[in-house]
Amino acid sequence: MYQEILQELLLVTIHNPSLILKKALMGLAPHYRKVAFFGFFTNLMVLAPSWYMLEVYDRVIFSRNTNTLLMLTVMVVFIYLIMESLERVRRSMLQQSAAELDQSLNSKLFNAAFAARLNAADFPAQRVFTDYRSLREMLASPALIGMMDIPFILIFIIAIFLIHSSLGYLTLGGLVIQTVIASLNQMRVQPALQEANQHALAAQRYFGNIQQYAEVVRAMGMQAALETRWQDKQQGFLDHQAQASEIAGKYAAYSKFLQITQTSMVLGLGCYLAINQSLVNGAAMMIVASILAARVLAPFSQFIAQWRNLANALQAYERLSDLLEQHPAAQPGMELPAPSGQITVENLSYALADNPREPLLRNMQFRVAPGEVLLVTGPSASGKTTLSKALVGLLQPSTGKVRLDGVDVYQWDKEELGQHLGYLPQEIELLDGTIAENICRFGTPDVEQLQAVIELLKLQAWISTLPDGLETRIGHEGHLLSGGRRQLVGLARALYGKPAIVVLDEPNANLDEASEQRLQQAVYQLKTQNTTFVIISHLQGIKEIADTMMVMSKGQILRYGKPDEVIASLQQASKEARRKV
Ligand SMILES: Nc1ncnc2c1ncn2[C@@H]1O[C@H](COP(=O)(O)OP(=O)(O)OP(=O)(O)O)[C@@H](O)[C@H]1O
Repeated sequence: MYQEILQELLLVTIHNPSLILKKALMGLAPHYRKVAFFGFFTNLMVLAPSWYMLEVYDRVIFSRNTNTLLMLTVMVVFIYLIMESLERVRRSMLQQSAAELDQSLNSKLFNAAFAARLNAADFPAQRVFTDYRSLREMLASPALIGMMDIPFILIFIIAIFLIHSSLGYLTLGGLVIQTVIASLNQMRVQPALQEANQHALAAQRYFGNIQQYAEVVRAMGMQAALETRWQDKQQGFLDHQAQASEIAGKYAAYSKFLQITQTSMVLGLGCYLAINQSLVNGAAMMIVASILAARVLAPFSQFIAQWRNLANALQAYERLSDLLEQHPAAQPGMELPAPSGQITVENLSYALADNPREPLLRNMQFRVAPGEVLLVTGPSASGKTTLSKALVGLLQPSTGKVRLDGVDVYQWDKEELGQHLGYLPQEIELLDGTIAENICRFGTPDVEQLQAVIELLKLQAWISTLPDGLETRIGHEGHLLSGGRRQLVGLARALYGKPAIVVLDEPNANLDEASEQRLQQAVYQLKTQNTTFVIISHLQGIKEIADTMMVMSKGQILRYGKPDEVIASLQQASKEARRKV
């Protein structure tokens, strides 16, 4: 069983080196080989106390020679010093290998966690980093050194057999029982730990969700009710963890009992053999044998005691491995020319993976030419926001494609496409940082473009009233700003750098009349410079500058055409409906 763990963690056998995490771990193999190599010497040196005892017994006790005693003592202390230095080298090698792992995995994990979160809104991204910490700690832990030393117990067993074969068999018997205890421990603790981890994750996720809305929870007195729900989940975790600890504690006690008993049994048998004169150098050898027997079982006791950490590290390893396989780093593709702003939507349908029968978008087909403004309206839940996400390449269509200048937007490298695209989501989604950082998308600021967008949205007057101007921090999700200012900063971020295509989802939801006018003027000005806009809005002013208007209903296009004609057609349909009633 422990070999399986060693195989996974120490890469004794790597079955599929194409796996990203295994490959990264394989890169550490030279370090671990050195740690094992030094281990051979440190384990040999563990025999030093027994050697010292024998020599003292042999050469000093009867001769009463204090010079020899002094010499032997200096020698044994010297051996201990070398041993300690080698142990220190082994520990620093493990630290170094963990630092190398950071270098090769940090960016891959960040990107994979990001991609997984984009695929599933409830993906516990924080757990990725907790998992990595748990794996990293195990890879650099003294427990691992202890486990790597398990093969060296062979040296001690041979030494015991050399003292007397009966002592050797007794030690082997203890080893077999210790292995059985370790196996039973693993079999029984693992499932309880897995359950505990799942409950812990559910509780953590639940708390993460509610703490995002702390204000509304506090204002409307919902805290006690939510706490009860959280307690239920947390209790599941505590119960399973207690169960795992109880089982682990029981087996750790068995193992300790065996180790202590074994030491005395070997001493007792050694004494019996010495009395019967079948042990050379009787009294000293029986003590040496009992010390060595204790060394044989010690790594197993440590292994059982460390089992919970090891099991957690293994589970973390499996989760991280799956994550990295499902979201490998994108290969840098051919750099595409900047889009001119033409959007082509071909037969687009989108359904959630768990509900393919009820698509949120159905067979949508339309085209927006460079410099055109498309206004999208429709009743609530008609699919407008879903369409906006598909247009910026956040959703993989179930059928059909969204193309920008003929290129599939979903496949386009987002870091590259982002330079040509502006997007304002319904929730705005500002990040902790300064106003300038948010507008410049946390990249190197282009001062000219920054000034241009501030002028375009006429933000100078407001920014000059702030204590730190553009360097004012806006807090988590921009909570230090009013709703309207947050929306203006979001708009500035979308329009920064004059992108070829801009998708705005309800851009005026929080704006006052003056700000709405500024938005209209900005759209008009950029349109004349050939920026393509798709705007989800009910704003009258946008209708006036829109080239085309789309009305959506139940994920489909209900009307599409020039705004006047679409409005006239809707009015006509409404009149007819009223007449029928
Ligand atoms: N991730 C999701 N999981 C489940 N349902 C979803 C998801 N995203 C969207 N929907 C559903 O898809 C439908 C369309 O939602 P969407 O947000 O696109 O509508 P909308 O027209 O923008 O609505 P509103 O004007 O109210 O913002 C809704 O019924 C919504 O519940």
